[in-house]
Amino acid sequence: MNAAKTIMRLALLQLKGSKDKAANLQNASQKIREAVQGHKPRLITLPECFNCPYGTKYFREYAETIPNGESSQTLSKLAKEMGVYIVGGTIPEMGDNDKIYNTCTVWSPEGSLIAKHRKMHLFDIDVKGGIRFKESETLTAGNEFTIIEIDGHKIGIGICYDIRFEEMAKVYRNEGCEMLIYPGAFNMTTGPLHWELLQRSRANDNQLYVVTTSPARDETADYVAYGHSMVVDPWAKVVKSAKEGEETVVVDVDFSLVEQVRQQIPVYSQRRVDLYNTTKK
Ligand SMILES: O=C(O)CCC(=O)C(=O)O
Repeated sequence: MNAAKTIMRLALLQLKGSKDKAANLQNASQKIREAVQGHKPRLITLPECFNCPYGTKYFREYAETIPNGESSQTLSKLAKEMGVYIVGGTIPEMGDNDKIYNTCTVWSPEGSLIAKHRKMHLFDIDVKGGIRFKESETLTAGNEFTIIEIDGHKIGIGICYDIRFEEMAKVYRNEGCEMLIYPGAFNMTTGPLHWELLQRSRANDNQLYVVTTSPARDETADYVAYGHSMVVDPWAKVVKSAKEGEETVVVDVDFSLVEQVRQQIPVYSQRRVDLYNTTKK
């Protein structure tokens, strides 16, 4: 294993999507090239459903196999051409037995698929006077945790609604993760209420970086995304946040902060697991 490098530059691409898949891929490609040319990041992150509109009626139509589909091939080629890691947001994945998943692919600078995370918790909610959404109408949940390792740092992957589940983040913490990345598309009901709160909560609970990447807001879309892609540090401070429009957020993450926070406020080793073990019934 490489000696861990302390600083990692991230570029979060908050992209404006549309119903035109070719245009979405073209826009993502252009923004990836611009980010690399302008900022030389080690890792680029894309939004949830970056190649399609977010909505259960669209998932089947836009679904592709991984890694042979055109969205995967586009990201693979770009990662290789630009020599960068890409956490490729999500796309609807056509799996076996006609099952569709909401899936994040991760690409190495050599263009290889190094991980694939299928959203574990499907977004099924009904907020009176706010929003009703039922991903389970068309999607199947994934059953596997996904940890990648870049420059000696373990990073756990989740997708949007997954961020609400502290137990999942704790599993990643137990496995030694120093960062969690969630492509996500909160909305105008839950975004203002919970988007930043959840990121700061997961960062604070687990003393690690939390990174989210949302689509840009489009008031004309069926589902209006909140935007505000952000990076939160292990103190639970917001390091940088996008507004609602199309934007690239560049942050130099300093992994030495993870250990500093864990030493100064050692809650992990102070847990009274002799008294409570929340994984047991
Ligand atoms: O949890 C929320 O409020 C939003 C979740 C969501 O939009 C998603 O899982 O795609």
